[in-house]
Amino acid sequence: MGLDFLKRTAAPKSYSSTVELVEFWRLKATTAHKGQPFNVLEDLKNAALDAVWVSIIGEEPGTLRYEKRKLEHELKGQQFDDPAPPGSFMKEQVEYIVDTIMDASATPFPAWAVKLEVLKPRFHRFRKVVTREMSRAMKKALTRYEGLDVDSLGKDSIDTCAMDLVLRKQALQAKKVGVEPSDPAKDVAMLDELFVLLIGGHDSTANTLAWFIKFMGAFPQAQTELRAALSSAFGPGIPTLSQILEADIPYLDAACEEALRLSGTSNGVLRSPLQDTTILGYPVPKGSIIYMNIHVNHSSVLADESQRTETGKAARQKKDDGFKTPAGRDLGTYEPRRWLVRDETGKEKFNPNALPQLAFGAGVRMCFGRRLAVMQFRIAVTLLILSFEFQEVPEGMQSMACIERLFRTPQQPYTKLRVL
Ligand code: HEM
Repeated sequence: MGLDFLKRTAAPKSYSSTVELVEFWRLKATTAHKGQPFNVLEDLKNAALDAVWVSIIGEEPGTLRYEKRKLEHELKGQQFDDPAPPGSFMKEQVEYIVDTIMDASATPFPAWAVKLEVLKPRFHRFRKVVTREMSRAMKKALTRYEGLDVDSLGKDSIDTCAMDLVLRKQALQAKKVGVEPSDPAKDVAMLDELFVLLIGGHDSTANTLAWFIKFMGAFPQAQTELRAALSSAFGPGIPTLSQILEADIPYLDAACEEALRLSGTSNGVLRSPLQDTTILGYPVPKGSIIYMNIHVNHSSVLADESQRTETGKAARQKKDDGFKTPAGRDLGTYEPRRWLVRDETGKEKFNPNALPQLAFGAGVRMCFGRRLAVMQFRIAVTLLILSFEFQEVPEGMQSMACIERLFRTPQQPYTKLRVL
């Protein structure tokens, strides 16, 4: 997904879903949870689902709006019987598949555990629901292209979401050769790809934001500095989307980078060599599964440099060893300043190479949604910090322990808000 495409399609949707989150939390912080800490994870998951679903599929699931209306009714003592929002089925299916992956990987034979699971009625129900909903959305998108000629279909400016990117090209190809476009609902690979995007882009963003909010409560000095940097760049009031995307605010870049580093939302990646190989002098047979820890929250283990390959040595020389610099100090604490340096004029600037950053993995399998995630994160951090002060929570809620699932989830995702 190119940056221009994301700015045009996904960014406005991320902005409006964060504005809805801010409005919902304003209501919570001034009524039901006034002066009281509350669990942020479910709301962040709803906001992330709203944003990613509309960015990928092009439809608004409305889960956060539904929760806000529910609370408004409760506060007025009114009965709430709105129908469940269109995206609610998705949450249930995502949770099922994430639990299945986790349960299978905790067994001694994960591949067999998965083979067994797909025979179960629950898996069939999952497939049926996902196929039905994705096909419906695809068919709806295709009807938009029906009356368009080849010229119009060739313009990517008509794409409104990631799914359009693919479907429009299929419709264009079919129009060029004068046949009906193939039924996308029968394309199992594409349905699966879309579903993977929804899983990958939902819990990951929500958990990273939950960690960020915890860091804000635990490291108030960084929170104050971040708000000061944002206020001085944007002035009073809430900035527009284009202001957020265009502004050059080194401390904001650093604050986002630091949250991605310390949260370690995805704390490992897997690789399997296609042939026998050697890594740092250790033989690794073809087909072995290698788990790499990508959570940079402590100094790296020293390796025997003489064992590096020539390409490994060359790659290493391109970057400073940040662990030996001030950037590498106290890696268990949230300190955005480790990502800042001064240029020759004394101006502060963001240094993305201060430390290795592997939050999105690396290489050809690097996170497909990285650009979207970074953009969403920047929007959310800006709007949240300018709207609320995240106060320290009581002692029993401060733990930085996590639950290891597909993503690292904070065990105590609590905050106490003061509306600004
Ligand atoms: C803060 C948010 C996110 C984090 C920390 C994150 C992290 C990761 C990591 C570590 C990987 C594995 C990379 C590797 O093996 O080298 C990955 C893969 C992936 N991510 Fe993300 N991700 C995030 C958001 C997203 C979003 C928003 C989307 C989609 C909209 C997404 C879609 C994917 C997909 C499809 C893959 C599999 C790529 C492949 O195997 O080729 N992610 N992500």
